[in-house]
Amino acid sequence: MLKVQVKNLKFSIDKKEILNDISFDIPKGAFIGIIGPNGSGKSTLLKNIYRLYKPSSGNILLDNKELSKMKDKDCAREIAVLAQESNSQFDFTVEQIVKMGRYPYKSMFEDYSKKDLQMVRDMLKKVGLDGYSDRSFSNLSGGEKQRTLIARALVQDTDFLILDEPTNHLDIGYQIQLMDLVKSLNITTLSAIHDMNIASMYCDYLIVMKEGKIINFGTVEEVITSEMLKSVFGVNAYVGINPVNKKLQISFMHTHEHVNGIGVDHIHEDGFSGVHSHHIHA
Ligand SMILES: Nc1ncnc2c1ncn2[C@@H]1O[C@H](COP(=O)(O)OP(=O)(O)OP(=O)(O)O)[C@@H](O)[C@H]1O
Repeated sequence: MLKVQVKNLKFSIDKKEILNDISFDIPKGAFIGIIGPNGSGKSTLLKNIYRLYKPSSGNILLDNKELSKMKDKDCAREIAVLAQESNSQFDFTVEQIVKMGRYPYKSMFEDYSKKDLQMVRDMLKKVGLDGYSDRSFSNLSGGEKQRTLIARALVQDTDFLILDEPTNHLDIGYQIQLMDLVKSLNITTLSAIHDMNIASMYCDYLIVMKEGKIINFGTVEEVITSEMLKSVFGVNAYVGINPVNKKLQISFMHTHEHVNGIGVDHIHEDGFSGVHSHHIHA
């Protein structure tokens, strides 16, 4: 069953085309990652799906319903978002921010219930922010802010989650914790991801974007290859299999990687032949 269908989506700003004829489907419950270079259109695609931007043409369907026709509050019960940047002008406490995730379930003037507050507390504990309820959001570290915002998205209790580089600012421990937490929910998730190893660990399918277009869509194994990393990102990478979890494991190499050792007479994997020297560290 399909949760989301994006059909021939185009999006332009000031006559500049940013998304060019994007089409893909997301099966219910799938975790889909979007990878691609800076400026390739990942955030813009997500913003069109979570309705911050209005598509120039095309359709987006959620559970076979036209997304553009849904009421804001109905939409907020269906889609939770962790956006990339959040310039909050006002200062709120951590608890106030996370409570906002329960707003779509409140009628006008209705206060937060005991259940809402318990959900907020439980989620703060899950993201490692126990005891932070009364802290001011503006003084938090980058990682603490990110965890507050993911807690807000998760108490929204939706069937579809959109994440824009969710592991931004997080140390490796919290990156894994956050991704494990999201994965454990088993809800349909669409996430822009820069880290190839995180993408490999958590995604069922990957979308590769370049210059506003989808250039590949497939399983992690189909998509992440050293050829793709070279042609899309311009980097040399070794792609192997982690012997423990059998997931793809990616490690990057110096741009001018040696093929036959270093010395006067060496060549480079990418054909680089400029004058240069190497320092050998013992
Ligand atoms: N509001 C805007 N006005 C003008 N150009 C924009 C606007 N928003 C995005 N763009 C341009 O659209 C292109 C795609 O941007 P987008 O933020 O979607 O890329 P991205 O793939 O998410 O990049 P990154 O990896 O750097 O986050 C970029 O060239 C960007 O400069």
